[in-house]
Amino acid sequence: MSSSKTTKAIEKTAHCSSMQEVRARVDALDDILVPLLVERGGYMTQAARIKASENQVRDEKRIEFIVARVRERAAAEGGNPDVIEAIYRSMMEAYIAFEHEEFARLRAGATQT
Ligand SMILES: C=C(O[C@@H]1C=C(C(=O)O)C=C[C@H]1O)C(=O)O
Repeated sequence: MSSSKTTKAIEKTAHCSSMQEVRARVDALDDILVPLLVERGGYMTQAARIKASENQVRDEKRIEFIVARVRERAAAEGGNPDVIEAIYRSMMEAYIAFEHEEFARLRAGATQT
Protein backbone atom coordinates (compact mmCIF):
# COMPACT_ATOMS: atom_id res chain seq x y z
CA MET A 1 0.00 0.00 0.00
CA SER A 2 1.38 3.41 -0.92
CA SER A 3 1.24 6.17 1.70
CA SER A 4 0.20 9.43 0.07
CA LYS A 5 -0.88 11.76 2.88
CA THR A 6 1.26 13.24 5.61
CA THR A 7 0.70 12.17 9.21
CA LYS A 8 -2.70 13.10 10.67
CA ALA A 9 -2.63 15.31 13.76
CA ILE A 10 -4.35 12.62 15.85
CA GLU A 11 -1.46 10.26 15.08
CA LYS A 12 0.97 12.74 16.65
CA THR A 13 -0.69 12.38 20.06
CA ALA A 14 1.81 10.62 22.33
CA HIS A 15 0.85 7.63 24.47
CA CYS A 16 1.27 8.91 28.04
CA SER A 17 2.22 7.01 31.19
CA SER A 18 1.17 9.60 33.77
CA MET A 19 -1.03 12.69 34.23
CA GLN A 20 2.19 14.68 34.64
CA GLU A 21 3.11 13.73 31.08
CA VAL A 22 -0.42 14.47 29.77
CA ARG A 23 -0.28 17.95 31.32
CA ALA A 24 3.24 18.66 30.10
CA ARG A 25 2.15 17.73 26.56
CA VAL A 26 -0.96 19.92 26.80
CA ASP A 27 1.08 22.86 28.16
CA ALA A 28 3.56 22.49 25.28
CA LEU A 29 0.72 22.61 22.73
CA ASP A 30 -0.81 25.65 24.47
CA ASP A 31 2.55 27.40 24.06
CA ILE A 32 2.06 26.94 20.29
CA LEU A 33 -1.67 27.71 20.26
CA VAL A 34 -1.71 30.95 22.27
CA PRO A 35 0.64 32.92 19.99
CA LEU A 36 -1.40 31.78 16.98
CA LEU A 37 -4.63 32.91 18.67
CA VAL A 38 -3.07 36.27 19.48
CA GLU A 39 -1.99 36.62 15.83
CA ARG A 40 -5.52 35.65 14.71
CA GLY A 41 -6.89 38.30 17.06
CA GLY A 42 -4.76 40.89 15.32
CA TYR A 43 -6.88 40.33 12.22
CA MET A 44 -9.95 41.36 14.22
CA THR A 45 -8.29 44.74 14.68
CA GLN A 46 -7.57 44.83 10.95
CA ALA A 47 -11.20 43.90 10.20
CA ALA A 48 -12.46 46.54 12.65
CA ARG A 49 -10.46 49.18 10.78
CA ILE A 50 -11.54 48.05 7.31
CA LYS A 51 -15.28 47.48 7.93
CA ALA A 52 -17.36 50.55 7.13
CA SER A 53 -20.12 49.99 9.67
CA GLU A 54 -20.45 48.28 13.05
CA ASN A 55 -23.32 46.12 11.80
CA GLN A 56 -20.75 44.38 9.56
CA VAL A 57 -18.72 43.14 12.57
CA ARG A 58 -20.84 39.97 12.93
CA ASP A 59 -21.05 38.19 9.59
CA GLU A 60 -23.21 35.06 9.86
CA LYS A 61 -22.37 33.80 6.37
CA ARG A 62 -18.64 33.99 7.15
CA ILE A 63 -19.17 32.24 10.51
CA GLU A 64 -21.00 29.33 8.84
CA PHE A 65 -18.37 29.12 6.08
CA ILE A 66 -15.60 28.85 8.71
CA VAL A 67 -17.52 26.24 10.73
CA ALA A 68 -18.05 24.04 7.65
CA ARG A 69 -14.41 24.45 6.63
CA VAL A 70 -12.90 23.62 10.04
CA ARG A 71 -15.23 20.63 10.49
CA GLU A 72 -13.76 19.19 7.27
CA ARG A 73 -10.22 20.00 8.39
CA ALA A 74 -10.86 18.35 11.77
CA ALA A 75 -12.18 15.17 10.15
CA ALA A 76 -9.20 15.03 7.79
CA GLU A 77 -6.85 15.21 10.79
CA GLY A 78 -8.67 12.39 12.59
CA GLY A 79 -10.34 14.72 15.11
CA ASN A 80 -13.94 15.14 16.27
CA PRO A 81 -15.74 17.74 14.07
CA ASP A 82 -18.34 18.49 16.79
CA VAL A 83 -15.60 19.42 19.30
CA ILE A 84 -13.84 21.64 16.78
CA GLU A 85 -17.13 23.31 15.81
CA ALA A 86 -17.90 24.08 19.48
CA ILE A 87 -14.42 25.53 20.01
CA TYR A 88 -14.69 27.67 16.88
CA ARG A 89 -18.18 28.99 17.63
CA SER A 90 -17.09 30.00 21.14
CA MET A 91 -13.79 31.45 19.88
CA MET A 92 -15.50 33.50 17.16
CA GLU A 93 -17.97 34.94 19.71
CA ALA A 94 -14.99 36.13 21.79
CA TYR A 95 -13.32 37.58 18.69
CA ILE A 96 -16.54 39.32 17.60
CA ALA A 97 -16.82 40.94 21.06
CA PHE A 98 -13.16 42.02 20.74
CA GLU A 99 -13.78 43.32 17.21
CA HIS A 100 -16.66 45.48 18.54
CA GLU A 101 -14.27 46.91 21.15
CA GLU A 102 -11.65 47.56 18.49
CA PHE A 103 -14.23 49.16 16.17
CA ALA A 104 -15.07 51.68 18.93
CA ARG A 105 -11.46 52.19 20.02
CA LEU A 106 -10.23 52.94 16.51
CA ARG A 107 -12.95 55.55 16.04
CA ALA A 108 -12.35 57.20 19.44
CA GLY A 109 -9.17 58.88 18.28
CA ALA A 110 -6.78 56.12 19.36
CA THR A 111 -3.71 55.33 17.30
CA GLN A 112 -4.65 53.25 14.26
CA THR A 113 -3.01 49.86 13.83
C1 LIG B 1 -13.03 38.82 11.06
C2 LIG B 1 -14.32 38.93 10.77
O1 LIG B 1 -15.26 39.34 11.71
C3 LIG B 1 -15.96 38.37 12.50
C4 LIG B 1 -15.03 37.40 13.10
C5 LIG B 1 -14.84 36.15 12.54
C6 LIG B 1 -13.71 35.26 12.95
O2 LIG B 1 -13.38 35.21 14.15
O3 LIG B 1 -13.14 34.61 12.05
C7 LIG B 1 -15.71 35.69 11.54
C8 LIG B 1 -16.78 36.43 11.12
C9 LIG B 1 -17.06 37.80 11.61
O4 LIG B 1 -18.29 37.86 12.22
C10 LIG B 1 -14.84 38.67 9.40
O5 LIG B 1 -15.92 39.20 9.08
O6 LIG B 1 -14.18 37.95 8.65
